[in-house]
Amino acid sequence: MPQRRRRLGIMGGTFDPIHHGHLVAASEVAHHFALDEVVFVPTGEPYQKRKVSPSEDRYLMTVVATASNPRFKVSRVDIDRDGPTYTIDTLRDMRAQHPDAELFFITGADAFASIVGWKDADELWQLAHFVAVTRPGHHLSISGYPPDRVSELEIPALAISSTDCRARVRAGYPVWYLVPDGVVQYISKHDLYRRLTA
Ligand SMILES: Nc1ncnc2c1ncn2[C@@H]1O[C@H](COP(=O)(O)OP(=O)(O)OP(=O)(O)O)[C@@H](O)[C@H]1O
Ligand SMILES: O=C(O)c1ccc[n+]([C@@H]2O[C@H](COP(=O)([O-])O)[C@@H](O)[C@H]2O)c1
Repeated sequence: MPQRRRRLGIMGGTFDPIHHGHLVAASEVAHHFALDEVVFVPTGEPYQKRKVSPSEDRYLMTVVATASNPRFKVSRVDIDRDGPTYTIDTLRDMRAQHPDAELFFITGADAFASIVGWKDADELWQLAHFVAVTRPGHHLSISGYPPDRVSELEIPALAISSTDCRARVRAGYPVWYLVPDGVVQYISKHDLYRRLTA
């Protein structure tokens, strides 16, 4: 009997900080698509975003947030590559590391809406199946994309964003239960977001 190919999810993000919206998205896609593992890939230089926190802080928060789930892993491929982070490179690196796996790239509705502007957008579909998940405040449409390579998935609505988490910390409001407990403590211990402007 032919062996089932390993199914690997890839959750790319700036994770500044990682929050429960990211974790629920990964968990829901893992369940729906019977993924064996989800690899969280913090961006190195997210060239379309404003100044972000040091990549080591974002990487370590992602490790802390995912540590309790045996099917969640974290990869350094994007933060260890010099220059702007492009998903085409992420997917090529992941393909090289997992030559036999089926790859599923997970995005929220807002990220998916901007995908036509990503580097080498036309080639992305050859490297992975894309799963776009719903996100409060963002319209999701996958029409016009290759139907066998792109899926949409409705997930529980969590109106949480990293921008809002940073703003709350700066203003002295709690982020308990918006981000995992260990991430609350990491933010406090490393004094993140108190002086950022966005
Ligand atoms: N609450 C959420 N529900 C569903 N998807 C989400 C949610 N938050 C983020 N995502 C998705 O997770 C991925 C990584 O997001 P990112 O790290 O940029 O977080 P963010 O909250 O959008 O950050 P920021 O507010 O700084 O832009 C993107 O594909 C994004 O669409
Ligand atoms: O490839 C690109 O050109 C590209 C442009 C913007 C974002 N992305 C990827 O989209 C994912 C979510 O990005 P962000 O900025 O919403 O955290 C992350 O994996 C990014 O590397 C990719």
